[in-house]
Amino acid sequence: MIRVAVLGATGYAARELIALLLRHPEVQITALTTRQEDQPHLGDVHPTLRGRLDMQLQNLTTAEVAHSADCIFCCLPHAASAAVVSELLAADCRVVDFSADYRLNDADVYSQWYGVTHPDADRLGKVPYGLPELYREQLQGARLVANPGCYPTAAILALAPLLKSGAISPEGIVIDAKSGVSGAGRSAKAHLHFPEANENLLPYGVGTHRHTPEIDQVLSNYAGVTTDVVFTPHLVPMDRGELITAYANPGATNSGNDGLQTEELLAILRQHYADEQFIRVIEGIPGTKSVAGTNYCDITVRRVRGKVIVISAIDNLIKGASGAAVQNFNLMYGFEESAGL
Ligand SMILES: NC(=O)C1=CN([C@@H]2O[C@H](COP(=O)(O)OP(=O)(O)OC[C@H]3O[C@@H](n4cnc5c(N)ncnc54)[C@H](OP(=O)(O)O)[C@@H]3O)[C@@H](O)[C@H]2O)C=CC1
Ligand SMILES: CC(=O)N[C@@H](CCC(=O)OP(=O)(O)O)C(=O)O
Repeated sequence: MIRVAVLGATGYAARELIALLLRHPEVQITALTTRQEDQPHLGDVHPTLRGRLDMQLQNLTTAEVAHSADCIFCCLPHAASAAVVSELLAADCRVVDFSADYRLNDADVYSQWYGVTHPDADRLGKVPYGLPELYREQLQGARLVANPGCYPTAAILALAPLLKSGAISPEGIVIDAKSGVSGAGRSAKAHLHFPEANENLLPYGVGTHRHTPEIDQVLSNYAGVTTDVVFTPHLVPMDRGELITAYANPGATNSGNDGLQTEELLAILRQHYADEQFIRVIEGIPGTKSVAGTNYCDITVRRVRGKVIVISAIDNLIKGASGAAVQNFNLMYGFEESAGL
């Protein structure tokens, strides 16, 4: 049994994570943390978990967390996470970090997009990026994993195989993305209030969203090219779910009107993901309901006039966060990759 602690246990990602961990055969949850002093009961914080684990959340020091657990799932916001993670690693814990703090390789790029100086910059570039479908070997046995952002997960899984095969060009990729409101976390913000978010479809972070460099970094490194994606997220009045529609120009192996057509593009995706149990390459159109509450990513592709259109859907809280974290945890410890999922 691996003793596991969840930091930031009052949040949405933690709620989904705890639900998954409770059915993991190799996990014992030993600590749940909050900054609150009054030690709320898990069932009161997350009513969906009532009766499933009799445990209170506690305001613990990093040393207390390290003492109570072997592996820590750090569900804290970016910038708050890295300082804690570096102490946990020094105390010989393993960590799955949900935040963006270890995803980017370059401290200057981090400062530019996150507006703060990285507190553990020396570690950047040495932490495996938690997309098993692309980086499984690096994740096996890892002591720290940078769990990906939700939008990057959907975008990269859709685009990476087509980019690597040359079916799409690295130049001119446009990613239109949509997310349910839980993607923004549980803390109150004006644009997330019911009268603001309900019945509203709201683009945000246009040209400035911090997932842009994350998507570029991973796509470029994986495919051995340089991308410069245009990424526009939208807030959709749904609880959960995420869908991306990406538009790309045909690549070197796909030029002219007699270039690769839909069936051939689908075949590239099918071949790439043939052994992946959580990726479903489908002929139909992905939708958020088809993946809700699951660790699946559904993907399709079409050749439309001069463009290639790739569509993917995930549950932002599962494949976009907690499900990916459990998948990574399984690789870190050599468990069945689908355990708990
Ligand atoms: N929601 C999603 O779809 C996704 C989220 N993520 C990432 O997962 C992590 C958790 O996200 P999510 O659950 O949505 O966020 P929430 O805001 O719902 O939860 C985060 C929790 O962290 C605690 N917290 C907040 N600020 C601080 C701080 N400065 N220092 C210490 N603790 C703090 C809070 O708990 P308390 O007040 O009780 O201390 C809060 O409940 C984030 O890094 C997020 O970016 C990644 C992919 C998708
Ligand atoms: C709807 C919404 O607000 N979504 C979040 C992304 C959630 C996520 O993936 O967050 P991290 O990269 O910070 O881990 C956002 O756009 O900021």
